[in-house]
Amino acid sequence: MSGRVSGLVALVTGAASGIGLATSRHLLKSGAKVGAIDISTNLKSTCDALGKEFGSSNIAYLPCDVSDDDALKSAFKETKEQFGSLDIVVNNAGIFDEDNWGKLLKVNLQSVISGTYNAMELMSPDKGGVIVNTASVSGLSPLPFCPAYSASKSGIIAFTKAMKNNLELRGIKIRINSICPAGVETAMVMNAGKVIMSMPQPIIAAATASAGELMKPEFIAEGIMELITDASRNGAILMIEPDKGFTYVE
Ligand SMILES: NC(=O)C1=CN([C@@H]2O[C@H](COP(=O)(O)OP(=O)(O)OC[C@H]3O[C@@H](n4cnc5c(N)ncnc54)[C@H](O)[C@@H]3O)[C@@H](O)[C@H]2O)C=CC1
Ligand SMILES: CCCCC/C=C\C=C\C(=O)C/C=C\C/C=C\CCCC(=O)O
Repeated sequence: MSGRVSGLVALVTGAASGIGLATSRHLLKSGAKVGAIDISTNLKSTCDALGKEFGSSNIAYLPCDVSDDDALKSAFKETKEQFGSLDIVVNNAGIFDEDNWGKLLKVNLQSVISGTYNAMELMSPDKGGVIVNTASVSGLSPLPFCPAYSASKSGIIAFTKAMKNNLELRGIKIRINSICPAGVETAMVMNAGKVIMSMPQPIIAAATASAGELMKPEFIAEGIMELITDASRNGAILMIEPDKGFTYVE
């Protein structure tokens, strides 16, 4: 799968808000059909609004907790059943909740791994497909104010790199890439700000020191689209920062 996404079928997790919503909009605007997965009650109104703008037959409303493997598998199957194929998967849903680190690992890392295996099962062996996993700069340079979150994102990067080689060695025509943004202006960051301010003072100071200008979710969606459409990108880790823009890292 390469080049244009028009007529292709995509699935996006965390589609009700932030980066997932911006990516779903980008895909729909480019002519793809989108299976929109999220746990949020906002998903219905989001899908209704996207349906009005891009055509209700182009968006599938799939409420689902990505940390529930069976529910996630059903939502993947539903997308293929509704639209006839599965070509693009963006494993993007995530939470920032150090106090509930067990849940965090399930949502941020386990769901990316199970989403990748679901994609491998459902994508066409002939046509192939492309997977993009949302990590973070914290997966490249772990941050002291979010150790479990950083570990989940490092795990996504390691999994993406290893799975790229696994797929290649097995001759499976699926590309897999990961995106690593710094701070993005979304609900996650707005909520995390309050939590960080209740941490010990030296941690607050470290967090404040690493906080840069926040990027728009649409800018990150452009990076995800680049990883989807550029057929030369496989096993790519794309870091996105406000000052430096897009940088591919080893
Ligand atoms: N905002 C930021 O600064 C950055 C965010 N990221 C990552 O980007 C991804 C998207 O986050 P944002 O758009 O920033 O946040 P967001 O909070 O706006 O969107 C996250 C979406 O995931 C959904 N979600 C959470 N738990 C879920 C579950 N169990 N099942 C299904 N859906 C669930 C939420 O309902 C929400 O709609 C996350 O993986 C996050 O870690 C990465 C780097 C920077
Ligand atoms: C200080 C406010 C940080 C709020 C953090 C909340 C969620 C962040 C999720 C991320 O994945 C992003 C992680 C860190 C972003 C903040 C700054 C990193 C800048 C470092 C860099 O550009 O290299």
